[in-house]
Amino acid sequence: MAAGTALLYDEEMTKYKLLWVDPACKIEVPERLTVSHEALVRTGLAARCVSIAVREATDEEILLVHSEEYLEAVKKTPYMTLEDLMAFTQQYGDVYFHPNIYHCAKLAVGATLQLVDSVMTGRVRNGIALVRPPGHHSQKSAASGFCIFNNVAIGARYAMQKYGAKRVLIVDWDVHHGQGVQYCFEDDPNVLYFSWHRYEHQNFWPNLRESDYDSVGKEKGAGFNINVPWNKVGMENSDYLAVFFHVLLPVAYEFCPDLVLVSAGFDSAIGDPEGKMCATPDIFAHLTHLLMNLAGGKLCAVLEGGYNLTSLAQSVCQTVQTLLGDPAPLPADLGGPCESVLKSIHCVRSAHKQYWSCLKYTADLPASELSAKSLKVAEQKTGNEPEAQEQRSPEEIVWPEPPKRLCPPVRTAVALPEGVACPDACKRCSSAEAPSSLVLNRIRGDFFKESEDKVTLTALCDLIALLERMAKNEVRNGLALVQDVSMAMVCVMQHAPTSLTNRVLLVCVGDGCVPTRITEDGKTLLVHISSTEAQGQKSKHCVPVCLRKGCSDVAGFMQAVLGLLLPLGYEYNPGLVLLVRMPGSGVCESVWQQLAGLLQGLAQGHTLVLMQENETASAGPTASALLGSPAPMLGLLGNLLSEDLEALETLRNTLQADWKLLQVNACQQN
Ligand SMILES: O=C(NO)c1ccc(Cn2ccc3ccc(C(=O)NO)cc32)cc1
Ligand SMILES: [Zn+2]
Repeated sequence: MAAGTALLYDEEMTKYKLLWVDPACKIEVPERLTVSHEALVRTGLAARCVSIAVREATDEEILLVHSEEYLEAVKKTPYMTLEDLMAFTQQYGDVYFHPNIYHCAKLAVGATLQLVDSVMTGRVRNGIALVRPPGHHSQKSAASGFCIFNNVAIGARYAMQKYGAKRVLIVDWDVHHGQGVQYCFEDDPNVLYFSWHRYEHQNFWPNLRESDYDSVGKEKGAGFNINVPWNKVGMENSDYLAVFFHVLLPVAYEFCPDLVLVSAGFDSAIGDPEGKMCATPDIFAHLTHLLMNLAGGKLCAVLEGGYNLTSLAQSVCQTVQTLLGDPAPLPADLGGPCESVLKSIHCVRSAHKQYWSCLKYTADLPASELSAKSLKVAEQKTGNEPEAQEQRSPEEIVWPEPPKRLCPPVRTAVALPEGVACPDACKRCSSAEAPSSLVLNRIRGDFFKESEDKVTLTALCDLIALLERMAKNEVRNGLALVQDVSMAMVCVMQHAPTSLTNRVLLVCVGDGCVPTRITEDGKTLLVHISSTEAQGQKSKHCVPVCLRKGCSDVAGFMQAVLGLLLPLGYEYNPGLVLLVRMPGSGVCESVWQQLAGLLQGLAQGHTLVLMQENETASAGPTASALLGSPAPMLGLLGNLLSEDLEALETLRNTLQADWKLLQVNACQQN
């Protein structure tokens, strides 16, 4: 299994800059690269990465995307005078040239391809290339938006040609639309291009009609181009997560890519003069984490934009720290997506419902949206724009430093019955000292008849010991194989408040009765995925998810996880995630590993898994997920059962009053 995170950087790419006056261009400065790299060095993150050398791209590689005429023209720029360079620039606009920019552009492509090589060959698991000039705006025969060669588009073609990658997902979280990437792959069903971008009803650069949500791709590529327009500025963490949960992730899992390329622009972070958004740098830790179980973990991030040197450096560090496997920060106080984003989400899901089975049951657009489309009615400012943002200059905007993300010394501790081997790299946890009489009485009080069952008692004490070590952050996560999962579950629920947290996300997978009394105190959010209709009353903190074909239905299970469980979990923001595999759940191993992987984005990675002791076959795969190994690819998901999809949609509608991150549609226009 590949491990390690590649870091590609070469100081040579800082050696070009704007040589004349052009207010729109002056933000793209060499310091963007130096502050990013220096932050990685200062925080010690660079030393934890595998440094891969940068190289120049060859002509052949550049010609995977660009025309010979364009390449030949750019080749002449090193020899141009300042006047020639300015004239040459004029023919493209929104970009600037420099005698050394051709060299740097070849290095940016070369760095991208070196990154693709190191990931595709398994030399590393994932990685990031800190490059300039960026690439996602450049086209076959044109430079645009500071971009000369399209680094990520060439990387995608290169991966398919050299490594036979069948399906490549490109996630463009830069705040600008990568029109160059869209044009390159719009008729190609093997490359799924996803971009969100500041749009403001075509009033923001590059002011293209084809950047809107109804550009879904052409001919065979229809459905494989996803545009999410931000029609307002000031978007926050909740808006970004809502788009991941309700647009990108369901489709990305259905697409099942062999490789994920990220056009990692950080001008979508707070403080950026271009984006004017409010999402904080730690959100990139979560966006990265949510993509890391796709493609068996093969993820290549390539720098695009990002012009606030403070938020850029912080966002780069948040991204790299997650690529390295460190626990994600708590997704602090998420609200719900704003009305404008809900409209965009609804429009995108509606535009793509015919192409993706996970979107089949998207409610139709309200008539008002359709008419507005034709009338191009710009949304009236509702007056609830964050005043602070608008008034202050980008440099004046402040935000809290991202929280430290400490790595507990032990990643995965296990509590096992006698005789069960401890999975590799895990640490066996048993209650060394005899449990305190208080604890014993507590446990006896709840479970024991008079007869003292030594084995069960010991097992529960081991479990409590594990919890307490998680509470001290000595251990990140844990796995316990127990005789009776229900008893163990109640034991943990009882003990968690005292030791770890008073907010537990309890995820039960498989049929079986869950003692609902534990969800009455509001300190627990229960999500129970099973094949049986909910008997108990569903409530804000007790969410039964019924899959008619049961937990063995990979497609249905994943959609329930992505579109319901994760949004709930992120909004609830627990201090512990308790993942329980009920006996006979029927859940398939790789889906179980996906779930165990994705849930680690919550509670700073404090995930405790409970399984029946006879499921020793699953102990290894579960442990590997808890140790941070990417879950195996699920393969092409089968079709979703329409009744399950409808039930999921209905459940979201019912719960969205309490859980804002479940909203997928703008409130119906009257
Ligand atoms: O970071 C980015 N992409 O990821 C990105 C891309 C493009 C721009 C805008 N831009 C860059 C040079 C330039 C010149 C003129 C205009 C103009 O507005 N002309 O009308 C705009 C311009 C900013 C950032
Ligand atoms: Zn950008």
